[in-house]
Parts: sequence; structure tokens; C-alpha cells
Amino acid sequence: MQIVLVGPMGVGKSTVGRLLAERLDCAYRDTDDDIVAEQGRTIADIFVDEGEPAFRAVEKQAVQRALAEHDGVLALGGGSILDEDTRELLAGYRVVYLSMDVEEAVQRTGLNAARPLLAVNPRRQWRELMEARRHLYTEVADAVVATDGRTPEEVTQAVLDALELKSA
Ligand SMILES: Nc1ncnc2c1ncn2[C@@H]1O[C@H](COP(=O)(O)OP(=O)(O)O)[C@@H](O)[C@H]1O
Ligand SMILES: O=C(O)C1=C[C@@H](OP(=O)(O)O)[C@@H](O)[C@H](O)C1
Ligand SMILES: [Mg+2]
Repeated sequence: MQIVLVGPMGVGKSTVGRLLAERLDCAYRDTDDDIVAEQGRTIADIFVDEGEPAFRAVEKQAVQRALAEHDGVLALGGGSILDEDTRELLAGYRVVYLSMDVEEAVQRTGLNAARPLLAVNPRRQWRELMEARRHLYTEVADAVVATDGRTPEEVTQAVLDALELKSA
């Protein structure tokens, strides 16, 4: 069983990914965690020290490796779908896009310095980021699950329903 979660930062990929893996009694993996473990520093530090393109190159490798190795639920970093090869690779997997609107996004991520892409003027940055990415999330997804006003448990159930899966 392989399920891949995509969507913007703060939408709940990591939170829901863990719950989903529990419900399906399978393993959970997160490419951001893989990158932090491999590089021995935080995502924010990699962005500051080396810049976004260097981070994206490391991320691309991490996603390829995780897709090849992992059996279970895999949460990707929010920007991983910017890479065309990654999008092509995802065509072979069951992919769920977790979505939310701008107000929900600001509540969940606006004050969180660990997400460097939203550190200044989160509302505007969010809109710009989604304009650039929304079609890419949709393109790679087999199902879209809206998370607005839903608890992580409710989102997890909605993902199971969207994929027509039952708990283990
Ligand atoms: N459905 C939800 N409702 C409210 N808060 C949520 C929900 N899902 C996640 N969160 C919170 O939003 C923040 C970002 O969640 P996270 O799982 O790290 O997102 P992602 O991995 O997509 O960036 C965390 O503080 C988390 O507790
Ligand atoms: O959307 C993005 O470009 C990013 C999302 C983050 O992961 P989450 O989506 O898990 O927050 C992390 O990879 C990095 O801060 C960049
Ligand atoms: Mg995450």
C-alpha cells in the first residue's frame, strides 16, 4: 500500500499522514524529516545557508528515494511538485491533494518561522504561492480533500473515503 500526500505547507500533510498510517496500520514517512536527518540541519537553515534551488535539488533526491523505498503513507514537502520529473514520477502512485483556503492557511502557518516561504506578509505570499502551484497539485492528484474547518481526524476519514479505503 502506498499513499502520497501533497499540498501546500501547513495544510496538514504530516499530521494527517501520521493519523492515516495509524488507521491503515502501515508505516509513515515524511520527506522533510528525511532531509533534516540526512543534512543534519533544519529546513529553514538549509534555505538560509544555501538557498531554495539547493534545497529543491536535495528534495528531489529525497522524494525519489522515498517513493522507491517506502511502503505506507508518504507526506511530501509542499514545494516538491514544482519539479517536473517529480510530477511525472507521481503519476504512478495514489496521490491525495490536501487543500485549504487562505484564511485557514494564515491561521496554521502565518506565525511559524520554521516555514521560510511565508515569513513576511503571509497572506500575500500564500496567494502568490498558490497561484503558481494550485494547478500542479491538481495535476498530480487522484483525489482532492478540503481540510477547511475539519479536524485532523475528520480529514483523515475524508481521505479514507476519497480513496474508498477502510481502516485496518
Ligand atoms: N485539520 C487541521 N485543523 C487545524 N490545524 C491543523 C490541521 N491539520 C494540521 N493542523 C496544524 O497545522 C500545522 C501544520 O500542520 P502540518 O501537518 O505540519 O502541515 P504540513 O506537513 O502540510 O506542512 C500544525 O500546527 C498542525 O497541528
Ligand atoms: O511549500 C514549500 O515550498 C515548503 C514546504 C515545507 O514542507 P511542508 O509542506 O511540510 O510544510 C518545507 O519543505 C519547506 O519549508 C518548503
Ligand atoms: Mg510537513
